[in-house]
Amino acid sequence: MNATASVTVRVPAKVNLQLAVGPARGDGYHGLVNVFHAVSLFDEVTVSVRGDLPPGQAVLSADGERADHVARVPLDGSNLAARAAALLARHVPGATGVHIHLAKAIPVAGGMAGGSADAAAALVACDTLWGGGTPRERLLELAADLGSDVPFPLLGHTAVGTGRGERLAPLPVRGTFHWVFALAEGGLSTAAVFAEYDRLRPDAPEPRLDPELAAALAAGDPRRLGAALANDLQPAALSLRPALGEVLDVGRAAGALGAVVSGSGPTCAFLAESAEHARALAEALRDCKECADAVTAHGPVPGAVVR
Ligand SMILES: C[C@@](CO)(OP(=O)(O)O)[C@H](O)COP(=O)(O)OP(=O)(O)OC[C@H]1O[C@@H](n2ccc(N)nc2=O)[C@H](O)[C@@H]1O
Ligand SMILES: Nc1ncnc2c1ncn2[C@@H]1O[C@H](COP(=O)(O)OP(=O)(O)O)[C@@H](O)[C@H]1O
Repeated sequence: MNATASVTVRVPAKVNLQLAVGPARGDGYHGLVNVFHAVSLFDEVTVSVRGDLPPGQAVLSADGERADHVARVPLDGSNLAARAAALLARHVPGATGVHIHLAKAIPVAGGMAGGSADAAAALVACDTLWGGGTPRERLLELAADLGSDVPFPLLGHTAVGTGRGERLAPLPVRGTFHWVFALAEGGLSTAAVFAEYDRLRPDAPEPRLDPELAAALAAGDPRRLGAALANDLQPAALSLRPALGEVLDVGRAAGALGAVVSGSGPTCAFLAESAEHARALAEALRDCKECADAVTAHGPVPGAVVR
């Protein structure tokens, strides 16, 4: 076992630059082309040994600046970070019981994969704490068993996910992009948004990667990228939460290069020309009554790292 008593892992949120959703599959999932982009909004997951608990069992605590979000984090075995510890413990001989502390900055149920990020971080943190030495490829497989979005925060940067989003291939990106994220009161259920998508789009075509989006990323061109941002789940998220339309309009009117709902929402993402432009956009969005807060970030950033 690792000589240190605790391990902290920092892990990024994601925004989806393209989310193309195919028809519902027989297994309850949808085939996707999901372009993930890791941004500089980070959760920190700290694990420490609890010798009084059986291997893989966890007790949890959470804190963060936004008390309303922290209050919605489950602190029982349903937490994705606890499920990650339990799953990994079945594969690592030196596993122990753990205390998992989540320092949350990623919005909860916000379409930025905060729970998935915490699960990825818990895999890395527990493996380090327990001295498991689990190969990265194996961690990616375990991550995919936990959820479609869990493998990506292990890699970070920018990647395209196929299958149900869990099969990843890195995408080349030049430079850094500047973002603003408009946070909403309350979350949206991912399953409910996919169900609304099925209702609105019973005839969905097979998803394809947009070559213009890939070219804009490779060129590091924010104007081209802004024009290419696309999310097939956006009409479904807007149908369930019509006020998001106003938030998108405020960002566009304030000069965003692109405006899109992040994943299943309700967070909205705005692409800026520069860090300064992002700060100005955030100011404009904070004046919109439908926007609970606006935060700036940049991407791409690396995936889960031990601090
Ligand atoms: C939509 C996306 C976009 O990145 O994320 P969020 O924006 O919610 O964070 C993901 O596809 C969410 O991934 P994740 O949150 O891991 O979903 P999972 O736990 O695997 O599945 C939750 C539920 O979402 C639906 N689901 C998820 C993935 C997929 N390819 N097809 C689906 O239909 C299913 O109803 C499933 O039961
Ligand atoms: N570690 C976690 N952090 C946040 N939410 C979690 C966590 N584990 C489980 N959840 C549950 O997962 C749901 C989705 O949360 P999250 O992953 O933040 O959002 P999204 O799927 O929209 O990206 C939450 O409503 C919460 O009930």
